Amino acid sequence: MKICIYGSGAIGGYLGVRLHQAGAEVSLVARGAHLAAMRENGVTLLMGEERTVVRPRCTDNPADLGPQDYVVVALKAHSVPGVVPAMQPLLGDHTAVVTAVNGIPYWYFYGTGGAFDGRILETVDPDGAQWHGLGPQRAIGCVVYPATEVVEPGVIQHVYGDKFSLGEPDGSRSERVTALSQAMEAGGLRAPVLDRIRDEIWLKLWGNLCFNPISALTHGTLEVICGDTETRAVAKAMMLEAKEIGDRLGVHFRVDVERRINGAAAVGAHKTSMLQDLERGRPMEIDALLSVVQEMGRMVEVATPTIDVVLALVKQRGETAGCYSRPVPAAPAVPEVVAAQ
Ligand SMILES: NC(=O)C1=CN([C@@H]2O[C@H](COP(=O)(O)OP(=O)(O)OC[C@H]3O[C@@H](n4cnc5c(N)ncnc54)[C@H](OP(=O)(O)O)[C@@H]3O)[C@@H](O)[C@H]2O)C=CC1
Ligand SMILES: CC(C)(CO)C(=O)C(=O)O
Repeated sequence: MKICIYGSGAIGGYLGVRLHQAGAEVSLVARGAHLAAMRENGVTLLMGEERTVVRPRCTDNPADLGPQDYVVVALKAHSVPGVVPAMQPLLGDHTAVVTAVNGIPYWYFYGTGGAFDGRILETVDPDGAQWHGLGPQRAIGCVVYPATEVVEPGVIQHVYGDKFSLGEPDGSRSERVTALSQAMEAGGLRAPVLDRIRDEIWLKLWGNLCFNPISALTHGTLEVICGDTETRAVAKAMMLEAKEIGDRLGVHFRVDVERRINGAAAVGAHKTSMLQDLERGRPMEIDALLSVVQEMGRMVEVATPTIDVVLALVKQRGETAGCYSRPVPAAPAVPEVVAAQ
């Protein structure tokens, strides 16, 4: 089984180590000092007292690797559209693309039926670069639950969790999703195949869409945000707006909002990834976690007043810190009447 992990940082590196240990032919696409260290010293995974070093193929040139059975995209959401051209040599006739990225994926409305079937989400997939360049038919959904970190180039620290939920957009138990799940389980991960992967995407997103921007604005940990009645109320208001949108799109939320907030509180004094990105001066995943919910709200005509306010504030926070830039809208065509004047 040939698997390329595109974006082998914290999550991709962890997954790559486990799949390599399971005997898959794993290639890691990475860059910079992290790539150099992995090439020189192998990929190190620190997990409790355990230190594992493996030596999969590592490159910054996907063209060296050729067509794969699976390409696991483990980049930050905003990095994906830009690498679609470079991914082309990895894509054969039967290559599956596994989206191990937080937020709503580009393929969300593939095969959903109804009014939005085939809809491209501009906030996550501007101009449909992923829809057209990767193809929604290749997609396997993946919800990432573990927390991991690149603590130094080439070294990944596991923090908690081992579950990567998988699912075909049409809910089928295809050969490709079953085989991937088995390979991941052979590597010691939990990889359940779900028949309603979109429900699970929303459940994860439900937390990310409120805790991440609130933390970036307040610098509060999950414990602080959930424990303070006022920020907890803001989070709850955002979640209820999102739930109304999800409900209209046929999503089933298997826990209620209070239980979801209590689950996040139990994680404790943890800084969300968006706060970590802000503190480190790295691009923030705002569009795939928030702008897309606003976009979907407009599609189903659900007002999102709290999400709108928090989104406006966190975009500006990101911009002033140099960690976010608004997608540039395509230039409007010049109306003929103006052009003629
Ligand atoms: N880390 C975590 O605990 C969790 C992460 N997630 C989600 O998983 C996804 C991946 O996150 P995470 O692993 O933390 O992110 P990382 O930034 O650690 O990993 C992405 C890697 O891809 C590299 N990269 C970016 N662009 C390119 C490129 N053009 N060519 C080659 N390599 C490239 C990055 O390099 P560089 O650093 O130079 O940009 C980085 O090493 C995100 O959507 C995140 O929200 C979900 C749950 C938990
Ligand atoms: C910690 C948690 C669960 C917050 O929503 C997360 O997924 C993140 O930091 O991105």
